[in-house]
Amino acid sequence: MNWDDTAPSAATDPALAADRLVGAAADGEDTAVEAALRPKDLGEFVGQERVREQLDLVLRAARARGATADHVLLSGAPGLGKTTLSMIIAAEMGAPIRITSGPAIQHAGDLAAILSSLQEGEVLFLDEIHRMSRPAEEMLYMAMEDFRVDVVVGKGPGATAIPLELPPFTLVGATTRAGLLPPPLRDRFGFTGHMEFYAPPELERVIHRSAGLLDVEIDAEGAAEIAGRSRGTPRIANRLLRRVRDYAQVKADGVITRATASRALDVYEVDARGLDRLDRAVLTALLKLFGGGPVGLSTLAVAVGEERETVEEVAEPFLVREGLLARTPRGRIATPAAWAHLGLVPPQQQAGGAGQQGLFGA
Ligand SMILES: Nc1ncnc2c1ncn2[C@@H]1O[C@H](COP(=O)(O)OP(=O)(O)OP(=O)(O)O)[C@@H](O)[C@H]1O
Ligand SMILES: [Mg+2]
Repeated sequence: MNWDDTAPSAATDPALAADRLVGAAADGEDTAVEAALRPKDLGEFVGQERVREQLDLVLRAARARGATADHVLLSGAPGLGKTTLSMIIAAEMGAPIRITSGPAIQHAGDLAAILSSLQEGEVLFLDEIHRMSRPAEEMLYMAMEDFRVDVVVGKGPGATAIPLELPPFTLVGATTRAGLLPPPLRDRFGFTGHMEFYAPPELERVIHRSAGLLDVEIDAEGAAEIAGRSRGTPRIANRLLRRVRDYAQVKADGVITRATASRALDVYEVDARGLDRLDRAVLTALLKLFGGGPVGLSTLAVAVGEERETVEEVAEPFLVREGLLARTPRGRIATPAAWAHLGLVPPQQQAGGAGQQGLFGA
């Protein structure tokens, strides 16, 4: 494994993505309100039927045996509910939870200190588990399998390893990139849940639930409008809901209807499909300046006045996921759906060979 992979990038560094209303990473305000909006048990957790049902079985069986639950790995994109689910696991098991993250564990000793202070049955939530150091990871293997760690005392030839028994605990690991986990680590989890993006009706349920908690009045169509622009992500849905609530308070009677939601999100430049200004700038350049491509990433980035990394890691993943843009060996190309979304006509469909010129007028 190449640990340079763990260097901050546009996708993981909140500085670049922070000011985006449709960014999936948590911003300061999210962090403040998320605790209040988090579902507290599996019944309240919306969607993810498969993961929820499987996890329910794992936890019920462990409870029935009076045992500690197996280690659980949760993988999925930011904002889909990994942290929320880890807290639910602890709550369902009636166990305390300890929260830490891969980057916070620099040395194996840091991990040894945490592990040796766990209570029996405690849930250890290790966020961004793919960003742990190699020595800590190796210590974790043994802790997960044998509930034992070797604490090394001293240095050099005189160093001795003192084995330390651990109480049984449940490790819940979360990662946005399951593919980066070394197989020996992945194999030590008894259950792996892969979180999918949410369908619009599920996001509508998230929005109604949050609106209730925030004491905001919203009708079914208002919730549907916000859901459609939330990029399959509950965190974004909750954030858009708060911005629409602001708009409804100031510009309307406080009630969120489809018209209010749609006007508010137009003001915030989040379009009907959840694209924001950056996404649309990338698509517009690709279509209008380069006839839909193929065009190289660097050229595209210069055309929109952004860093290469911003285009590649912040804008493109969602455009690709939505089937609006494709990455090919020859460069980026727009799909027919991209032309349709921006209301433009692809060159080959233009009458009388209007060619590229016509595109600039569009
Ligand atoms: N299934 C769900 N039902 C209701 N709300 C949800 C659900 N999943 C997530 N949320 C809401 O979305 C917000 C973000 O969820 P959470 O912090 O668990 O995401 P995450 O996967 O841990 O993200 P990250 O990768 O950034 O750590 C929370 O405030 C939570 O209220
Ligand atoms: Mg999280």
